[in-house]
Amino acid sequence: MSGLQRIAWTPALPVGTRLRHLVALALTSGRPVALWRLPGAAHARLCLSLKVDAAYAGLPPALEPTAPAGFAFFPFHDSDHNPPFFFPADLFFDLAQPDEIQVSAAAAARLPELRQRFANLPATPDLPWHVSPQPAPEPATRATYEALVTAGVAAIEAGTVRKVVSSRAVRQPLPAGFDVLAAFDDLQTRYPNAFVSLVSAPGAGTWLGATPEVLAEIDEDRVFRTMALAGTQPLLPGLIPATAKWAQKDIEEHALVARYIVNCFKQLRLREYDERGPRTIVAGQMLHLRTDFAVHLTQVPFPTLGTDMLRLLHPTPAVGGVPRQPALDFLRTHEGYDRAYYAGFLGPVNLPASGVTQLFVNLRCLQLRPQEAILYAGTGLTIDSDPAREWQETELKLRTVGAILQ
Ligand SMILES: C=C(O[C@H]1C=CC=C(C(=O)O)[C@@H]1O)C(=O)O
Repeated sequence: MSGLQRIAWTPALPVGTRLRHLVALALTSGRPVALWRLPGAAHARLCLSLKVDAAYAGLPPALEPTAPAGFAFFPFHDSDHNPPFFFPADLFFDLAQPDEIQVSAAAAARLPELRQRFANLPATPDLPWHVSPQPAPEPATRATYEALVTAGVAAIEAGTVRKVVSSRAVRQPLPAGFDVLAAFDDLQTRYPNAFVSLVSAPGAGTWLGATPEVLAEIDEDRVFRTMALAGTQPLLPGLIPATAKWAQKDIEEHALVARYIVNCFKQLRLREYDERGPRTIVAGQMLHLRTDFAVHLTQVPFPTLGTDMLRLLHPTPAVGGVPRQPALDFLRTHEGYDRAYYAGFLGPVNLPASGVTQLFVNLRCLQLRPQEAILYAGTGLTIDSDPAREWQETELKLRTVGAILQ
């Protein structure tokens, strides 16, 4: 239940400064911040939570309209190092309606104090972004990454797995004067069709990204959606997406994800789903193959379908592999670094209205540290994978979020 109350709010500050000051209010008191812009939307939204402890979650969130409203931030593997979060929505600010805030009953009770703290902030407040307590990963050299791909292909040849998605991290110094909120704006401008996010939380650090991949979505019309997104080629000048040709490797890599989703529906004994695709889509400087799935929740007797599917889907073979457990075991043994929140999922649940949820796979993302950014990218391996090409594909994917560090 969103359960939020609208409050008129007109501080004598430009809209961007209102946002910056709300973020400062949370960060200077050690609280989490989630800021996001939905694909195709013109304005970003912000969710703040009053209680830091309330943000730790166990299972993936429930998506029913009666479930709590907030922002989910889940790691690839949940562990003590990378706790799953659900930030309850105590304060919600939609930049499309900058003259109001929406508050929970808990925040409404503390409104005079919050207003006072807001008014006392300096004109240019400090933004003490959270820093992950985990050590920064050691970046893989080209030789190490290609050896990982070779090991992945060997595991496929041996029949241990059919597909596995290997990945790597890269460390890059932050440019002088790097401003995190300006970088978020830059991502919004560059990638109007991506889900652009900035999450900062104690224990998780600060993450920025622009992902093309929906994990689980429920819209105002009670339609559940998910997608298979896999298969990549560079968007070369003159290439028309609709007539792009795809290699057998990409077709197989994609089909394994689509089949996995169909199997999740089958496990729930749901037959009434709509499947469209695969189609070629543009994401940054790349093309991907995408198949869309939809279920009209009003037409099927599955009131908890969104929650059940979310729990079955993550991690999909677009970031893990098939069969799921052997692929995850392979990654744990061979990948050689901690993915943390890369390839996890994130997004608003029952926000801004109950019944509306948009969760995305955390791809094309980076983690911010005081002096540097850690960027992440992966590639789906099949029996036909070539190590040099897979390295090139990670280079290409790193450019999406890397663009803001130039
Ligand atoms: C794992 C990533 O992308 C996934 C999503 C789309 C295409 C993919 C691929 O072709 O390998 C990956 O499955 C990433 O961006 O780090």
